[in-house]
Amino acid sequence: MAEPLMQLQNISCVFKTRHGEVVAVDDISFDLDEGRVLCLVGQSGSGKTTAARIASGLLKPTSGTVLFEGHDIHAKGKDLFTHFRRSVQYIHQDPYASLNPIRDVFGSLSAPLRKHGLVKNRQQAWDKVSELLAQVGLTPPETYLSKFPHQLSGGQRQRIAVARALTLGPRLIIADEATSMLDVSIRISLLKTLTKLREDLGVGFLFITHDLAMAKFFGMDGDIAVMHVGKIVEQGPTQDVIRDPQDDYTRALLEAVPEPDPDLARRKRAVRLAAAASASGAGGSAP
Ligand SMILES: Nc1ncnc2c1ncn2[C@@H]1O[C@H](COP(=O)(O)OP(=O)(O)OP(=O)(O)O)[C@@H](O)[C@H]1O
Repeated sequence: MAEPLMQLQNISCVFKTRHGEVVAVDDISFDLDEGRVLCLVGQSGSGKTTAARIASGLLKPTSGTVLFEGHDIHAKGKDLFTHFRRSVQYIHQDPYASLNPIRDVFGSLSAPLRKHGLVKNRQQAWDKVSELLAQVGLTPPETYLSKFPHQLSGGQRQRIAVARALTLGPRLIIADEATSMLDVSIRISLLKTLTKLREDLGVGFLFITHDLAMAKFFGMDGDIAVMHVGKIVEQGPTQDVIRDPQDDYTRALLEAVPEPDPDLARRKRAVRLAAAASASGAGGSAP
């Protein structure tokens, strides 16, 4: 079997604060295969961002190992880390975090291409940036090339951030609540674009979200890991975890997901009420 693209092995992260130690991540492990999606789901404060930052190499864990293509990313040797940095890209919740406000779109997207010698001249940069914009659904590209971040809508800005993440041909994108600041219809449209990038480019995703509905939408054919107070309480294929959750916390998260179909919502409610009634003995046979 092929080696996983990324492996987190027994990762813990403890922050020392004025009020004592905070265990943000507590002995978590997961594998992510080439071109696959793993959704890391949990409520605010469960440790998702800390885990994502560790997976991206932005933060060193207190203990445990991060392997990329089978190599420890923190082992000595600059070449490996440079390769890792190009191969793994991070998309933040707020696109302003990755876009320079005083650079236009062409400037923001061509800078990494030039820095890494992927284009030789302005024309090549122009063509490559136009191609990237088309890939993220910003067409015609000429409309966007000379725009500055503040001249774009939130959804367009996040698409530019995705295009920027694609500049170096990554194998894995870590999307940290990348769609949660957007309105629902814009969010769905961006998720469809990300799905297409997975299909067309074979890029894998570590998709961080507090919203299980988003994980269902984006990661239905992938895996899910549910985080609660720093630990992964349940993980497996998304379909299995959603159909038959084993952990109480996962069940609670699932129940909190709104059901868009009112008929189905009514039926689910009826099943829940019946289960609660039978658990409390109401309607059942007397002991
Ligand atoms: N640099 C830090 N110093 C101290 N504590 C931190 C630091 N970063 C995170 N924490 C704490 O670690 C815990 C996990 O935080 P983290 O941001 O990873 O969770 P999260 O699931 O991503 O939540 P959110 O979605 O709200 O960002 C929280 O209790 C948080 O306050």
